[in-house]
Amino acid sequence: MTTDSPAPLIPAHSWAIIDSTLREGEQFARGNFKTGDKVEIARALDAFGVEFIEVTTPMVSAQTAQDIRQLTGLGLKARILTHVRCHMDDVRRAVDLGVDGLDLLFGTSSFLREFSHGKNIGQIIDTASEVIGWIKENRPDLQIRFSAEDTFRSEEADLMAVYRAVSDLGVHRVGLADTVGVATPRQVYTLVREVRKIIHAECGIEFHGHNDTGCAVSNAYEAIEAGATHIDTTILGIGERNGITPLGGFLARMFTFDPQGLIDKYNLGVLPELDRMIARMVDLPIPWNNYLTGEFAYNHKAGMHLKAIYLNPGAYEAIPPGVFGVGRRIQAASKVTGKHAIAYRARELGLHYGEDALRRVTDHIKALAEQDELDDAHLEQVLREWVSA
Ligand SMILES: CC(=O)SCCNC(=O)CCNC(=O)[C@H](O)C(C)(C)COP(=O)(O)OP(=O)(O)OC[C@H]1O[C@@H](n2cnc3c(N)ncnc32)[C@H](O)[C@@H]1OP(=O)(O)O
Ligand SMILES: O=C(O)CCC(=O)C(=O)O
Ligand SMILES: [Mg+2]
Repeated sequence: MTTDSPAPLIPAHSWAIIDSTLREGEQFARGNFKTGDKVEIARALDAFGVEFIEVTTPMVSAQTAQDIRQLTGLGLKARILTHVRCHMDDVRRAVDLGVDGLDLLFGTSSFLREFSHGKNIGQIIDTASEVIGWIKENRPDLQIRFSAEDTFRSEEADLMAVYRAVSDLGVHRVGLADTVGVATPRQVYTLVREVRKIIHAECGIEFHGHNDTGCAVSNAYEAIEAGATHIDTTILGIGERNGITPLGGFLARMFTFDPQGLIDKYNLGVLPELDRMIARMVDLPIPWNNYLTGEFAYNHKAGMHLKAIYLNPGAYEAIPPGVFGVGRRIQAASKVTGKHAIAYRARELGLHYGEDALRRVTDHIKALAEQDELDDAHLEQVLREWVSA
């Protein structure tokens, strides 16, 4: 791609976020949210502006059912969905909790058919017909999504039979789940395109991607490029094993296609608070290289970079940090620094050098940094001493 070829535009209004921190996130090793935490998370996600919040099934416990009732009573703008097995017991329990929709799931891979629930494809379709038929008749106000769990290890013919059947039954959305994080971006793109062809025109497509092989963000992006309408995320990506598509990573990816669309749709500046909130609740630091909010996500150090960054930060930043409420960090005191960076830092301190002196002080700083780490205070001291020397 040449520098001036435009990136493909994917308008932000063509997709929505289903944040699953309160469902998939509860399956994270340290995701054990109490009622107060759940309320705090739901309110924060709502303040950020996610379109949907997915919560755990009420089948977990009486306390969980009570918490769902509390969350749906908060009067949030985000719509609340509960994630339930495609089973009448679960659905009957879920419909009276004030939720806006049900995210039904049924595993379709041979692994899950054999080792999880023991049903064949015909039985899955029959059960789906019974469950979806019942919801349509008794609670036509509820959104219905049907997901084929472990989609990417399922037979394509089985998937098409299941998706066609649930589409004909009138679900609002079908879900494709990369349950073990094994799908490649190209597989995701191809399958979403195939599913699009056989479902009804208004049926949405949701993608849920695990990160076991590091593709959760790119797979979510490919899903959208192929026509998916909804992406599952969690704050910091928390979930089973090493988690799913992180909210921040997904936003970073999509921002590059339609910055203004994201700015209009979400309160992007709230993202650091969301990441800090979950880091606190799961008692882990935000990873140093986290998308957008990691400690060093906007650290600039090499002399060649710093020269350009001072002139235009866009030279080495795909996304302006201020939009997401974070700042950049210029690390001028290092062995990989250069004269432009040193001159700039000196000017900030009101110090000026001629060309020769600048070269010499730069080399001195580089030599010092070869010996030991230099922080900005030490750099300032050296620059001042050099002028008065
Ligand atoms: C990939 C994912 O993340 S899927 C979502 C995972 N979420 C959860 O598991 C939610 C939290 N889970 C729980 O609290 C419990 O597992 C419960 C309440 C759902 C079920 O608890 P238990 O009855 O004790 O069963 P257990 O968890 O040991 O086994 C799972 C059961 O679900 C059944 N099951 C699995 N998938 C489905 C499905 N799509 N539809 C219907 N039943 C299903 C299994 O057959 C098994 O029931 P069985 O013992 O009658 O064969
Ligand atoms: O319901 C879904 O689509 C996803 C369920 C899930 O968490 C998974 O398959 O990893
Ligand atoms: Mg999952």
